[in-house]
Amino acid sequence: MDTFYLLIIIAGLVSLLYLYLRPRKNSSATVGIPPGPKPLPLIGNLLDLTAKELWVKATSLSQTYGPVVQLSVLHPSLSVSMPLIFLSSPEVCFDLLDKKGGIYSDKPKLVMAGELCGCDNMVAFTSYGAQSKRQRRLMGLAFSKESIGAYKGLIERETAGFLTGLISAYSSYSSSPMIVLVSVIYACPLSRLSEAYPSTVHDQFLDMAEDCVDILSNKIASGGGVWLVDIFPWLKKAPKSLESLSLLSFLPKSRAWKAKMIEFVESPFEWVKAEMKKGTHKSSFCSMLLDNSETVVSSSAHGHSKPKSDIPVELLSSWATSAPVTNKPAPSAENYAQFEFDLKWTANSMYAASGDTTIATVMHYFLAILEDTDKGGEVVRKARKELDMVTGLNDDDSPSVIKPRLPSLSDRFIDVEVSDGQNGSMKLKKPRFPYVEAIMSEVWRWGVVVPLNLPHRLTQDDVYTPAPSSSNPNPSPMLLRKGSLIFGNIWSIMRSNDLFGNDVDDFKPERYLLSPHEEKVLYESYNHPEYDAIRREKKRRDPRTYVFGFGRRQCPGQNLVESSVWLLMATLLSTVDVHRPCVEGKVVREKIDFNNSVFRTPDLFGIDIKPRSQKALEAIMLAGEGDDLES
Ligand code: HEM
Repeated sequence: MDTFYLLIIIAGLVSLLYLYLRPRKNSSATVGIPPGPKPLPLIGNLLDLTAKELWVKATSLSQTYGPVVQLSVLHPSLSVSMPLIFLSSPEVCFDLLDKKGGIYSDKPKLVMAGELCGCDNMVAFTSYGAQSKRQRRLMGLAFSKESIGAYKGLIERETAGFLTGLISAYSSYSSSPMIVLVSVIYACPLSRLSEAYPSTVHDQFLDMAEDCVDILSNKIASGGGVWLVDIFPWLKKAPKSLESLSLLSFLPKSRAWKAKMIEFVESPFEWVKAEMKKGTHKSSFCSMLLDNSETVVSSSAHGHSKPKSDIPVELLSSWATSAPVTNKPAPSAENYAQFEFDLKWTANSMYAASGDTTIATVMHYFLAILEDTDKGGEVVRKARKELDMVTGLNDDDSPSVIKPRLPSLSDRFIDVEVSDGQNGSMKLKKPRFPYVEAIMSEVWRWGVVVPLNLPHRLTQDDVYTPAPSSSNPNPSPMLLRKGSLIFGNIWSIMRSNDLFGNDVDDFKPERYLLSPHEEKVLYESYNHPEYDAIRREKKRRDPRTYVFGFGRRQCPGQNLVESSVWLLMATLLSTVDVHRPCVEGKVVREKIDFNNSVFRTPDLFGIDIKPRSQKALEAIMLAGEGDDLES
């Protein structure tokens, strides 16, 4: 072992010993810390922290210790220790992350991911404050329920393209569900629609994006994203001459990764600006906001305020300040630079945050359908019974009444008018395919894409007493320490017997189907005495209430995925059969592992996909326009 390495270890141990022997200040002597396994001297609960599927461990700890469990990185008596607090019931998640959002919405300050690798301006890493609010407002503009309709055509085109790629062997890049999202954000340098641009531009951005998402989720965030330098920040100042030591190998790595991340932020954004200058751009999240912000900025100088898109000027001007939209001054020319800065980081964050989540969701869908196929294909059969009525894609031997086509987003809901039993009424959207909706809900629940949420950081000491329960009728108050990382254990909520019954490990869409009575109450009379109770219970048992996180950091991409994932699932259910692969006549049944420590992404597995029928193949090809039927 070389001398520097040894010195660092000795210095570290001496300082730990000093800090260990020096008691930390406790702001409340009478209130205990949250329960959990006993921390060991110095290392605390490090041995309890598994890198793989920590959510399973956290769930089993909650069965022993209750819905608030604390593990400590290093012994809690050390001032450098870091408490990790796992919240495992809906009630405690809402009590803390939502109702006390003012102090539970910050993000951990990770030296490696943030300062050294240059990710500190990505939305998921930004401290809670003016910048995170501005960035989230930008996303709110683009992905509010009202704005999503604007992407309808794009989502439909790209979904058809995805299907064509999936059943053809020729195209690898067009067969990623992320393409839909990238199109929305940058208008296509990475997508099928970019065929109009030179392939070098396309290849360059695509390679860069894949490389950076891989660096972010599999390198920077591997092992939960906490590096030695996050615990001992002084390591970042080690002299360059010592970087060949393995202990300090993170330093050259971080420089290389930072350069790539910065390029990933800058170049697609600069590309959009250059296209706009030439007048050759297509509408996207970036171009739409750039276009309109200029109008807003110049309108404040020249006294006109006609926006170039349908987005109201008051909303566009709201990016500049973090107060509510009303009574807001239009952004001045001086803060235009800040606007661009926020916009390019927001665009990049959306791409970075959507990759793993969307791919994992689609993989969970395929895993569920494989299990269904093993059991005889009842789930797919029930879904097709609903969808075929609208798409005309029933099996080849039965003639269609309607011209066969893929499902579209406009098929999803029927407008109904609900009477209050007197003179009033209310317009509601009623799902046209309740079983397909139930499949989507079950994919969210069964798969649990982000099982421990993304960590929030508590910004001040907080005393909390959970509500009494049958297992703990007299809960004691507990002190949650400032600086603790708070994990909403979405996995444990999605496996709760209280919410979902005893068969929580099974994929069972039926658990969401409304009874005829509930359906009648919800869609025929909102004045019914049971209306509120039925709605509340439906929401309580809806996985969407939990899987997109909590409070002020809740996922801003939810409305977008709700549309894009629904269409993808409806289209896959309508058109393709999915089987386990067969090698030399034997069905391959793979053991599925989940090795990513942040996202519950299955390791790669094989599937055999083919069009359900000639009719389905033709509908896919027709929608994919121009794609070669032969391939
Ligand atoms: C496919 C399904 C997706 C799931 C299950 C999902 C889930 C989540 C969760 C659990 C969080 C953490 C929320 C919290 O801290 O309380 C989150 C944050 C975030 N998501 Fe998603 N997400 C998905 C897709 C997307 C998409 C498509 C986008 C962008 C277009 C997106 C953008 C973001 C961003 C920017 C954040 C950070 C928000 C912040 O820290 O303020 N997500 N997401």
